[in-house]
Amino acid sequence: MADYVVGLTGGVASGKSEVTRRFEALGVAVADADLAARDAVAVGSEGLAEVVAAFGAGALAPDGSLDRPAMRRRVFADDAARLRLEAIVHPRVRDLLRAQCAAAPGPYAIAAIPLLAEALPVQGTGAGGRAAYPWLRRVLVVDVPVEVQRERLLARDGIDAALAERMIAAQATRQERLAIADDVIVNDGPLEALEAHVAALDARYRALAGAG
Ligand SMILES: Nc1ncnc2c1ncn2[C@@H]1O[C@H](COP(=O)(O)OP(=O)(O)OP(=O)(O)O)[C@@H](O)[C@H]1O
Repeated sequence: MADYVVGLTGGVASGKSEVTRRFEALGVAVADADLAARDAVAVGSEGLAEVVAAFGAGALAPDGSLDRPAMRRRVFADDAARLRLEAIVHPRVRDLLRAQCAAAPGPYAIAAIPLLAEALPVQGTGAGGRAAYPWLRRVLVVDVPVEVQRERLLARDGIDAALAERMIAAQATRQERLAIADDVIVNDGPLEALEAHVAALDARYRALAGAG
């Protein structure tokens, strides 16, 4: 049971997947917020029932699953609707991540949370961002200069420069992310450099988890 959990975050195309793959190769369990966000509103879930209660049956595709394109259009230009949807999904994502990490074998686990620096205020507490995850013992940020992010995004996704720019601008800034970091992987070098960096962090996390 891993109750020592490291939160991992980083901007779009910063290299989070490359980093988590290398932790997994060392036997570390990684819980993924993007996958948890799907599970949170899976067919038959309480989360999906709440979305339907809030947004009506128009939130569903003909097969009964969440109609993601329709919901995206719905919340795109409507902040109140977006906040309503996030207030349903985000707490469930946090609970799922916590449960998956707690159930993971090994001395520690990683929760990969792309929007950790952007997370919503927690209703009624005034807490948001990193504070929405008080059970994270450390935060690891994958950090790259914006130019590198842009290049990798264009190369990987074949999108145009304007869209890449909008995706980067929609996220927290590099400084906002670094402000919540306990540990940083600067991923502007070759991929081979990642392995040693991840191995060193893994040794540190095992030691910290072992020390309680
Ligand atoms: N150090 C590196 N050198 C060269 N290419 C890299 C490096 N790190 C990551 N990449 C490449 O950049 C792209 C983005 O990396 P990756 O998919 O790991 O980012 P991510 O942060 O998980 O992305 P997203 O935010 O979209 O989930 C991938 O094609 C990956 O192989």
